Amino acid sequence: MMGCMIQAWSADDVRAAEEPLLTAGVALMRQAAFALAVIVRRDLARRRAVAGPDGELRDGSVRGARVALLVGAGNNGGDALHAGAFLARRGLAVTAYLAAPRVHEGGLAALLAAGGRAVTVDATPTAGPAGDSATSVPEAATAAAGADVIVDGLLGIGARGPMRGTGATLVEALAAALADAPSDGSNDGRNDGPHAVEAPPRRAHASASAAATRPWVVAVDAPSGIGIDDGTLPGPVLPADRTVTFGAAKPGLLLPPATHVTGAGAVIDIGLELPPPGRPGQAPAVVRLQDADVVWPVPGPHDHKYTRGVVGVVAGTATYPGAALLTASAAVQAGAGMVRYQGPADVGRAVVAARPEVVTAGGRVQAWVLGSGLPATGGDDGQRGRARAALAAASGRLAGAQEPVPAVVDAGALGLLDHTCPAWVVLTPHAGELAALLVARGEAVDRAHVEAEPLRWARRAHEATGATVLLKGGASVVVGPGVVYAQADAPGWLATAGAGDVLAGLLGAMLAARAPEIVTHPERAAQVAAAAALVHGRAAERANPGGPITALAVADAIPGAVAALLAQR
Ligand SMILES: NC(=O)C1=CN([C@@H]2O[C@H](COP(=O)(O)OP(=O)(O)OC[C@H]3O[C@@H](n4cnc5c(N)ncnc54)[C@H](O)[C@@H]3O)[C@@H](O)[C@H]2O)[C@@H](O)CC1
Ligand SMILES: Nc1ncnc2c1ncn2[C@@H]1O[C@H](COP(=O)(O)OP(=O)(O)O)[C@@H](O)[C@H]1O
Ligand SMILES: [K+]
Repeated sequence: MMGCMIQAWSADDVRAAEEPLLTAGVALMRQAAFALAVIVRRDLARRRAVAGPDGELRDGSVRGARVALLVGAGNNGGDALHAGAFLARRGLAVTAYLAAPRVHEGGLAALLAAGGRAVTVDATPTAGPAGDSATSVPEAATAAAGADVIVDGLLGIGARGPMRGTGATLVEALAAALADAPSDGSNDGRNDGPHAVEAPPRRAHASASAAATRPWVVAVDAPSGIGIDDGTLPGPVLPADRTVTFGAAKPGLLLPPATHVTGAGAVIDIGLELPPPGRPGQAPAVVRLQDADVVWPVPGPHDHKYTRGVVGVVAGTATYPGAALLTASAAVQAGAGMVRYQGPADVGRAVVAARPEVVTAGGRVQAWVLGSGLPATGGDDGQRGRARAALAAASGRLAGAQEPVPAVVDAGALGLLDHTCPAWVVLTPHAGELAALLVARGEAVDRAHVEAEPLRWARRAHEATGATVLLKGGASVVVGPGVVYAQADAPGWLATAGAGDVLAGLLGAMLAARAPEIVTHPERAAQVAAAAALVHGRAAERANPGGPITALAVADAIPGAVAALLAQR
């Protein structure tokens, strides 16, 4: 099922898809630049909204608005220059800051012919290529910071390594200048992904204060300098309020940490065929699920609790009893047919007292949730032994008639993986736990390394264990056999103790509902894990929109979040 998921294709695949069109003489750059200009105008008009006679805000005039183009050596700069030419023709005051000794000739000629200006940026200003003046990096940064919109065309899919040269110093100077400028709040920092083409909310334009507010930053194809294929931030990057990307999303726009500097999105269709001709069967490099992609079995008249799925929970200890309640609650709220709790008797009693739906008797289980609230070392009230046995059963390593079933391996159970696992076992580490798991396998890596290169290390963990890996964070990365998902659905308020326990219980219920299918098609576990991250984020939003949330409130918001998803069908 394809739903409306966002598919990101590698720079190499995008180039391969462009090639036949360029050979056929299709004017891809003009198409891209025109769409870019339209979006810049629309965003600006929204930001300069005026109140009509009825008091309603209407798009404002963009005539005379100041546009600063940051132009690098390649076609990314060409896009910016051509877009600048369109904007100059519509009466905007466009200045291109040329950060390379040579820039796209056709684009520069078009801009100058349309009445735009070009200024060569250099640490030691000399006459530039075809520009009409030259300026220093600090002067260019100050001037660009005073514009209404900055169009970042320094680097696109041709970027190799950290941004270097004049572009890098210009971005550093600009980032510093912009950090001091007040924001007008029209970008709330939420990343809705590359398909979110909505304009910013209309904002009443008060010219006196407008000069003091930050310019709107639009990245061309990608914020210049991000790792296009891996989402890393290897050097200077100018965070964007919007990224207008061509042909298809790029992996770096979806993957953390770069996904956090892309702002709102817009994917412009320029007619690319993906997978590229000549590469049939090639899969997108990274996928982001949208609401409509969440597969959620809806019970019918023939269902009963065993067809809905029984979740076995081995979580919490006498020292950390809360994790048991959070995990079991999330599984109950996610519609598990039944939740069986295994653990110390007093913890079990506390769980049942708070959630009478939970049973503590042994019996059939269709997915396990193991390890939440289980310390990596120290007293465990027998929980490690229970988790180890459940993991062996889930993986199909126990002799006997037991069918293997999916399992979620969280927190303290991550240290129990002494065999390789089938991919229907899903690990749910945060960055620190992933680092510890890899260190135990001989890698020299710490939490900061994982946070800097989440895809690389999540992939390494998948390769080392065989399991599907859901690396949690402000954006979460899921790696399974041949698939990568990147979800950024949750408000920052979700970074609170116990939120991970809720995710584990929710994911356990989602796996239990489709257990035989997931064991038969283990590559689907990654999609279930990504969907769980999405539902977790939606539940967090519902728990208390715009304010602090508790983990238990997130669990309690799951039923409403699921109903809202199903209502969109
Ligand atoms: N192929 C096409 O016709 C189309 C390309 N498009 C645009 O073209 C872009 C790709 O253009 P290019 O292939 O020219 O590549 P870029 O414009 O991304 O950059 C290439 C230039 O940057 C330099 N460079 C590379 N890494 C650098 C670094 N780390 N620091 C400083 N300079 C660095 C290279 O030496 C080269 O001069 C896309 O991102 C997109 O914006 C769009 O116009 C759509 C159509
Ligand atoms: N900045 C953030 N923004 C949104 N979600 C976050 C952020 N930081 C963490 N999360 C999410 O919150 C949860 C935290 O889980 P975890 O680190 O295991 O905490 P705990 O063990 O206390 O439950 C994960 O689902 C993670 O993806
Ligand atoms: K760019």
